[in-house]
Amino acid sequence: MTPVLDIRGLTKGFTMHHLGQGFAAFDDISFAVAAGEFVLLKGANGAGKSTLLRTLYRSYLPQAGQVLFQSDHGLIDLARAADVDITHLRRTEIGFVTQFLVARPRVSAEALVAEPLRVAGVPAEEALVEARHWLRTFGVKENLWPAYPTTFSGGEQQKVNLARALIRPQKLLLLDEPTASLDANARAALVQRLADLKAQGTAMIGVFHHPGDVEHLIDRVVDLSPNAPATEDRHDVVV
Ligand SMILES: Nc1ncnc2c1ncn2[C@@H]1O[C@H](COP(=O)(O)OP(=O)(O)OP(=O)(O)O)[C@@H](O)[C@H]1O
Repeated sequence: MTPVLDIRGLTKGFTMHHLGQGFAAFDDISFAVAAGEFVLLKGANGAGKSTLLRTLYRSYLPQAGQVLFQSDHGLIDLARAADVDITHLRRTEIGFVTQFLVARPRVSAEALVAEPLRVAGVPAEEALVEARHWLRTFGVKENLWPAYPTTFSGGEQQKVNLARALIRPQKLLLLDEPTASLDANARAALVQRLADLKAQGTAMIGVFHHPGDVEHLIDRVVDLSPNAPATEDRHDVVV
């Protein structure tokens, strides 16, 4: 089967200009992810997990390698694609879930959550009904739905963030510690949503501080620790 994402020889380093030196965040990473597959990234603090996710999302440009994404418009190398194509893919096919909400002034929680559906052409009222469903599912109190999330607590903001990021199924989902600081109910709702998306064919690559939360979803583990084997089958590993 053609993978959704085929990562080949990916290398990313940073230059510390004030120290006049550079270092590799990760070096020569290769692995592929198929539709409906869940890949866990592991490695010690600083191993390069977040940097790899950000490079796949093209927030960072790699120094070498390819990130071949099977988009609806054909195969595209995310490491080299034009910014305009990346912007389009982020709206339509590639999602990124972090623990941080990018709240916007004077935009309500429900409008923020409904936005990805609106952009996809769903009528306003329908998108709002769906947004409220996900806000309820992740445990955001109803009186907060029309309010501005800039003043919400950290956990409340994160729930709005999850509702927005997961309201619309994507072909590829990148997850950077999405369970951090969630209460038990929201964590359970998130894991259930991820399981449903996986069953619908979403390919996922994620970093989880407590991988036990998603243990039953993991198909493969990619270990970014120096000298680790490239990938490990799920049945071989303890996470
Ligand atoms: N923008 C940046 N500029 C310079 N160095 C950076 C930058 N971002 C990350 N690094 C460095 O790259 C290395 C990898 O960082 P990264 O955040 O990817 O690690 P991680 O595996 O996600 O760690 P953690 O488990 O602590 O979240 C670290 O040594 C970090 O200091």
